[in-house]
Amino acid sequence: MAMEAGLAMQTRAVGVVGGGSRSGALGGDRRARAGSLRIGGPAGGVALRARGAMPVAPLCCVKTSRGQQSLHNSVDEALLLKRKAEQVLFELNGRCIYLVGMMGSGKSTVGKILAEVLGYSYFDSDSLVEQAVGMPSVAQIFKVHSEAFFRDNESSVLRDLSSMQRLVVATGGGAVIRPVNWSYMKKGLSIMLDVPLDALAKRIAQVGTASRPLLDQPSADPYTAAFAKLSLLAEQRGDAYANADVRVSLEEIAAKQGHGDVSQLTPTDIAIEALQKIQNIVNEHSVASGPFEDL
Ligand SMILES: Nc1ncnc2c1ncn2[C@@H]1O[C@H](COP(=O)(O)OP(=O)(O)O)[C@@H](O)[C@H]1O
Ligand SMILES: O=C(O)C1=C[C@@H](OP(=O)(O)O)[C@@H](O)[C@H](O)C1
Repeated sequence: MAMEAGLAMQTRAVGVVGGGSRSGALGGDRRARAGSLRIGGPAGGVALRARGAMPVAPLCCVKTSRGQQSLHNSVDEALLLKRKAEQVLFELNGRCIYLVGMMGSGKSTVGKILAEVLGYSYFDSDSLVEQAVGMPSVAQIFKVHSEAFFRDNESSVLRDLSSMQRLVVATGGGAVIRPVNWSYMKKGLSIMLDVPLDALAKRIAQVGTASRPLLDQPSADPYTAAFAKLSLLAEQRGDAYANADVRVSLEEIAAKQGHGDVSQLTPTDIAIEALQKIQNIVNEHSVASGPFEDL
C-alpha cells in the first residue's frame, strides 16, 4: 500500500488519541525493517494508533480536581487557544510542526492539543518506530536490537513524515542528535519545549522509567537517577536542541503569568505560547523576506 494512503488511515485514528502508554496497535506484517516505515499492511493497511487510547480532552474547561492535571485553567484559556490556532493555521500554510525536547518535556501532551486545535493529524515518532519494527515498546527495541537500530528507524520515520503536510509530530527526545533528522524536520517548523530538569525528573519519577530505556537504571530513588541522567543528556544535546526554530520556555511562561514555578502551568498554557511563538517567527520572516513558502 502506498505510504500516503496508509498514513492517511493512521491519521484519522491517531488524531484523537492520547494517553501515556507507549504501545501502538500493530497490524499486518510485523517484520522489523530498519530504514523503512511500513504503515500499511499487505492486506490493504490498517488503522494504526499512536500511544495509548485515551481521547484528548475536548476544548472546553476541564475542572481541576485535587491532584489531577487539567488541560485548561478556564473557558477563557480554551477560547484563547482556539483563537490563536485559527490565526496561526492560515499562516502555517499546511506546514508540519515538530516538537522536540527532552524526555518528559510534554511533546506528546502538547502535541495532541496543537493537532486538535489546528485540525492537524498527530503522530508520535516513537510509536511509528514501534509499529515499523513490530515491537510493542521502545524499551524492547533497545533491548532486543540496539539504540543504533532504533535511531536508524527513527530517521526513516522522520524522513517519511517529512513528505507530508498538516502533521504535528512529537519526536523522541534524542531525535535531535542526528543532523540528517534536522534536514527532515526543517521542512516544517520545529518547537523545542524547554522544561527545567527538576520538573522533568519529577514528572518522570511519577510515571516511572520503564518506557524510557535511557533512564531506566536500578535505583532506590527514581527522581535522583532521572535528574542525573537528564542533566547529562541536556548537556550533550544542548546545541542540537538549539537548532529548533522556536523555543518555548516554561520558566518564561511561568514568569509572565506570575507563577513561582512551572508546575502551575497547564499544557494549554504551553500550547498557547507555542502558537504565539510560531506566529511571531512566521510574521518576522514574512516581513523580512516575503512569502512563507521560503521559511
Ligand atoms: N504541563 C505539564 N504539567 C505537568 N505534567 C505534564 C505536563 N505536560 C506533560 N506532563 C506529564 O509529563 C509526563 C511526560 O509527558 P509527555 O507528553 O509524555 O512527554 P514527552 O512526550 O516529551 O516524553 C506525562 O506523564 C504527562 O502527563
Ligand atoms: O531522549 C531519548 O534519547 C529518547 C527519548 C524517548 O522519547 P520521549 O522523549 O518521547 O520520551 C525515546 O525516543 C527513546 O527512549 C530515547
